[in-house]
Amino acid sequence: MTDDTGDDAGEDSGGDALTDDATPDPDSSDADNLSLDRFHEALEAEERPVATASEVARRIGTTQAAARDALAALVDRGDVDRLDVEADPVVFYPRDWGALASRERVVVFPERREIVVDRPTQYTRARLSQFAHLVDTTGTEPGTRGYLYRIRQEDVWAAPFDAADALVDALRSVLPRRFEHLEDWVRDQWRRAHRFRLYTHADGYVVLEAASESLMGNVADQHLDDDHLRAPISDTEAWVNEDAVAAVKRALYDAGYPVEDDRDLETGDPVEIELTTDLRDYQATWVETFLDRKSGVYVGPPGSGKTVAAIATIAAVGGETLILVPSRELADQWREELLDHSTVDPADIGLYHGGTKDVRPVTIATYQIAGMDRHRSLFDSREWGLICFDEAHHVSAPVYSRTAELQSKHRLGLSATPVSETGSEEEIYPLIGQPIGADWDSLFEAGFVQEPEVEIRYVPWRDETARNEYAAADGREHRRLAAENPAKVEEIRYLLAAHRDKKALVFVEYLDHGREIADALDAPFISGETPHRERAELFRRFRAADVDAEDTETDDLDVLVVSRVGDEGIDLPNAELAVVASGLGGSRRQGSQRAGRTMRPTGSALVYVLATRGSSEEEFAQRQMRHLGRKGVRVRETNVAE
Ligand SMILES: Nc1ncnc2c1ncn2[C@@H]1O[C@H](COP(=O)(O)OP(=O)(O)OP(=O)(O)O)[C@@H](O)[C@H]1O
Repeated sequence: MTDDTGDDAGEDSGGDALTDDATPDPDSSDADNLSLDRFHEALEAEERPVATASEVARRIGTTQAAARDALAALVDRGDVDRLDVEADPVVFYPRDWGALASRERVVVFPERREIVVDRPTQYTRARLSQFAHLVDTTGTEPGTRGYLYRIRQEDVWAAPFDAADALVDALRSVLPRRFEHLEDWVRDQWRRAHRFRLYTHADGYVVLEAASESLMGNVADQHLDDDHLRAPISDTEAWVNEDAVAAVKRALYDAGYPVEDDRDLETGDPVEIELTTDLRDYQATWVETFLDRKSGVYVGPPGSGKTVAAIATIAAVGGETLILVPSRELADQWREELLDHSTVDPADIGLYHGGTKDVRPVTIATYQIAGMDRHRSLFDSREWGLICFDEAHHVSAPVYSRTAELQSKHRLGLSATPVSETGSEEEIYPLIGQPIGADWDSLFEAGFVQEPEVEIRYVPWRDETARNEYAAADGREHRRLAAENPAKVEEIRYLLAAHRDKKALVFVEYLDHGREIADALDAPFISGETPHRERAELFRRFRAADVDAEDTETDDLDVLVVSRVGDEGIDLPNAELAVVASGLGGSRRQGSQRAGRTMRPTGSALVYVLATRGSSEEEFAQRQMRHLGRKGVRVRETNVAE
């Protein structure tokens, strides 16, 4: 059953009979036809919590007398109450209002392949995330929100089902009724993702198999050339050039035929590693799905447990592993996490970056060094069984091309924000693997990720001079002047004073501005220019500070001012307060990363975003925060008094 929703109503808009089987079965009594659920649907169609017998009769397509008898039966069963109102006819309402109020409603727009769900249950959200992606949410409090899901072809291609029927059954299990047209489209897309397969021939070479002769003829020959295929084996099989596997996958993916990859992948020399931390359900699902597909990208908000799930995956694949990370700090973090969450022998972990060049059974390297030709040996020096790309949205072009040659390995990506301005998800998925994720709301509700509260604070210009200087400036200067609005320093001081009990990170866009704020707050400023050793020491002192303890060590730090270097992946687990003083002009992804830095399972996560009122920062701030809002993050807005 669906109801009207504005100008473009889903099928079966309000006013018509409730469902295809509205005309009751003449053989059975009307009471059987009127279940409590259908009474709820009648109320929803009426868009009221109560209804008269005649209104219910119209909705279920029966006579008023029959409806009255059926309602009387529900009253006898104790599910429904009646209200004798003198002036009005008797009205009926569900005894359990809560059931009506919290009832999930699903509205389907088959032409747009969109599904709007009001107050979805955890089951519905988990199901939908298997074959659709969350586009937007409305409302503020969890559990009272509207969710807009859309089914793209990529979502169907990545759906973890072994047969189209299983996928369609999952679809039907969450929709109010069948939508033939939508089901046909889903079946067609599912078939497209199972028309080509790569497998390893008994003699060890790679074979591309098409589901039919015409597919091999029309599609493969049209999109593949001699560099890709060595020779035909039959009307539906061809011998693939081992070095062109990635190119074959890329070409067919772009042609709308994602390839199933059933090749025997190398697992490298065995490495004995056991996980010592119990996985959460969603993490266990991530790992199971990965092992089934042999590649994939764990997508989840910062702090949701991707790294621990990756360590579980390393242990499960059980082979030598190369881990690629965006920065040296993260390489050190990874080493700590590996030692914290598994039985790996410290001697088996090698770090490979500017500082040290150790290749061991588990090697952690930076993208930067992995992309350098002179370090090419890093990839070839071992029969890696698993390549892990942390912050996969970060993979640089040189590393991509290198990755293309590593198709014979299990490939795992980790990303909090695969949606990137550069659209690199087109690269991430064919080269590393399909997204494996849980929607952020279910993670928030499960309590594994503390939902950050984000507040945009519109800061006025300090004085007319500052305002006029901005007005007279040109484009680029605009951004810098708005970012460095002197009134922001006072605002930061105020916010830090209001949260003395929280350790705080202050993000800035410009180095000079960072130094100015750091001086004003008497706090260290960390930027790309800060030597690694000094950076690691400052982070250590920041982590060590326990603002609640009386006798904090003199050198503990509870405020750090950081430039972009603080954005990506440096794990500051106990930053409970973030003030984004500037840098709103960054990409949408940075917004999520910055807010995400405080999305730690520990402590309340508060993010203040300062935007100079009447400047381009206002619009940037609102756009970035709308993006976070769509991820289910609560966003407030406040005007700071002049
Ligand atoms: N299954 C688990 N049991 C207990 N603690 C866990 C589990 N999974 C993750 N954690 C803890 O939650 C915190 C975040 O986990 P993790 O670093 O894996 O998240 P993440 O998604 O990789 O974060 P980021 O995106 O910042 O790298 C860590 O302190 C980790 O120890």
